[in-house]
Amino acid sequence: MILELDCGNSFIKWRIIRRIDKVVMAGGVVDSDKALLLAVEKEGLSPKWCRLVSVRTEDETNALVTALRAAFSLEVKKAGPAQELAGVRNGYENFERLGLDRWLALLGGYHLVSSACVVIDLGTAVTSDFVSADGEHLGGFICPGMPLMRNQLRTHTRRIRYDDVSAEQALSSLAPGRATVEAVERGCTLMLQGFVLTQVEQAKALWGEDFTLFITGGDAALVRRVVPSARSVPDLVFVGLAIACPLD
Ligand SMILES: Nc1ncnc2c1ncn2[C@@H]1O[C@H](COP(=O)(O)OP(=O)(O)O)[C@@H](O)[C@H]1O
Ligand SMILES: CC(C)(COP(=O)(O)O)[C@@H](O)C(=O)NCCC(=O)O
Ligand SMILES: [K+]
Repeated sequence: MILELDCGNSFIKWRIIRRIDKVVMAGGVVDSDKALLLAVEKEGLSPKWCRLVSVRTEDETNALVTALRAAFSLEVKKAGPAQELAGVRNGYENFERLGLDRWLALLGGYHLVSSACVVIDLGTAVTSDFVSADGEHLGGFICPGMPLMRNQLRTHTRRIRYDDVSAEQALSSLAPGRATVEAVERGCTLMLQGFVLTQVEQAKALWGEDFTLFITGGDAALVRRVVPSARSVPDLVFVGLAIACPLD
């Protein structure tokens, strides 16, 4: 069994796959190291290997690795930066600076289509990356995701206050809001949708209709309806993780 982890700024996405045929045996989303250890332990699958990607600090990531080794005595591989891998060339001037989750997601996207693609990952931040048909990563964009936009409004204004349950209910439609929670949740959702449409425009300017748009990340569902032709691949980072951290 292999434990796979995608440690984002807000959540750790985890899953356990069977080594021999890569079948997913268990998985989930947790908000702390402790919750991860509990969730994995509960499955009773005793993974022998772990591969992970983290955009957290070195210290935070090392603490997690130490805890995992102590709890399950497994071998851990961490994804690292690369200038070139699996036919893709990192487009950053300083390739080590490109977020590793972005790198893996775009490796995953290019691996799936072997042609031009745009990879949009909607998490704490929203990121977009462009890869040409011959594997050249052209760069990308970073902007605040739903949790950051929402929290900035809550933190820096005096009268925007609401709870998470009403936030979920507010998204039943995108009509002009008649309450603060609706106005904010729908407004921020429309910002995300607008951003995604600008990415489609840039891709069309580059490649006409010859590209695939991938969407992934915890908030991908918020933009799906404005890009019905997009491929929604929730585990795209894990596709790239298998490429960056092969176990054989
Ligand atoms: N099962 C889930 N657990 C946690 N967050 C979720 C879940 N499904 C959707 N989300 C949304 O996903 C967002 C976080 O996305 P994620 O890709 O996990 O971020 P990050 O990689 O930055 O930690 C949150 O805004 C949250 O509302
Ligand atoms: C842009 C990110 C914060 C996205 O993180 P996430 O929303 O997935 O938690 C992360 O990829 C990161 O820290 N990148 C380093 C900066 C860069 O890619 O240029
Ligand atoms: K992201």
